[in-house]
Amino acid sequence: MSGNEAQDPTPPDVRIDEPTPQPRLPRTVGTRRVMRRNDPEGDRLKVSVLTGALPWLKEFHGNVVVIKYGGHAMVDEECRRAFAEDMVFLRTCGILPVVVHGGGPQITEMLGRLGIDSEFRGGLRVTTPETIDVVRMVLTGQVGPDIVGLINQHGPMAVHLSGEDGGLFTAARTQAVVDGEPVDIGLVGDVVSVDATPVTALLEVGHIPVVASVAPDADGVVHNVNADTAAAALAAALGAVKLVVLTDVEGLYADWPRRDSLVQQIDARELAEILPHLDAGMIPKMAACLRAVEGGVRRATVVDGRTPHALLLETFTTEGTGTMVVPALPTTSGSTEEEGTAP
Ligand SMILES: Nc1ncnc2c1ncn2[C@@H]1O[C@H](COP(=O)(O)OP(=O)(O)O)[C@@H](O)[C@H]1O
Ligand SMILES: CC(=O)N[C@@H](CCC(=O)OP(=O)(O)O)C(=O)O
Repeated sequence: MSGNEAQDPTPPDVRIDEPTPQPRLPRTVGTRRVMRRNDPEGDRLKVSVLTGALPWLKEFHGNVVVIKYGGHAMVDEECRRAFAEDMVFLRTCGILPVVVHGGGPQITEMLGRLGIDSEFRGGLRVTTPETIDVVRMVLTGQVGPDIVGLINQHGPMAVHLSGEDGGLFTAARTQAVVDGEPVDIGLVGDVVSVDATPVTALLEVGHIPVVASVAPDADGVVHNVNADTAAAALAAALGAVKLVVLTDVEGLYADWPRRDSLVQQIDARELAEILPHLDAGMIPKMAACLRAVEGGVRRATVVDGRTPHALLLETFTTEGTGTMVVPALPTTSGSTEEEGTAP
């Protein structure tokens, strides 16, 4: 380049005078579009999957579905991306997903890094004033924003809030039950009231609320709330049609850990009977499903979050997946019967 030539400020790879690449359009013959069909069998399958989903799309359209996203279901990158796609899929279909997230393993990891031991009693974390600071920091400063970021790769849909925001949850200190006995576990709360306004306001303007399970008590003291419990309370308060709990196991095993004892469907009465006999990890989860259906949610399902798109499989197929908890319905004879799985 001579010294007199004006220097082109545009770097060569983004020169504006180069032709803009055009999207490939289908070839046309007269007025008919000619599409290349490489896989007619695959195309037929796609159509049959879409039409098969129609009854559920109709049932859930315009309704709230609460998804509890457990910390153990968040570890695999492919599953995390699939989870975000599923949320966007539901929202795009006119269903109103609300995410309540956990982060137990992530909290345990951070506590470990800080040299603080983790202890669980009856499936709940023993929470000291020092622990609650870490719980709050990890859920609202790390896990929640990570989920929002994943969803928002598809567009600015997700907004994070915690049970502290806008008066969403009020907690009351609770105890764990160990061998039938109540045990004090510190700053652990149950949700005693829900003001769902902050969540409904976000839904009304097209957002996907993503909620962390920390909540103040009536005096403003922040408590650690199990995320299954928080999800159930929110699902009932929102009048959700469904609660889906994503975890790291295929569902509820009647005889844990015998793999042939997976329960496909159980009604609220049967679940209440077996609940006191379950292992610690499963107690808050199944208690939450029971609370949801007793609170008016039509179905609560525990699904394996390690399977990509397990949520869509559960929501839009007749066979479903995981364990479904349904209300115990009175029959004309006065006994109870289970609700069917199809809408
Ligand atoms: N009866 C049971 N059926 C299924 N899982 C059980 C059962 N009893 C105990 N578990 C354990 O509970 C775990 C799920 O609880 P948890 O680890 O608290 O999940 P999350 O982090 O998703 O909330 C399973 O990975 C399994 O090891
Ligand atoms: C009281 C209590 O146990 N709180 C939980 C809150 C997070 C949670 O529930 O996370 P998961 O859903 O991933 O288990 C905890 O501190 O681990």
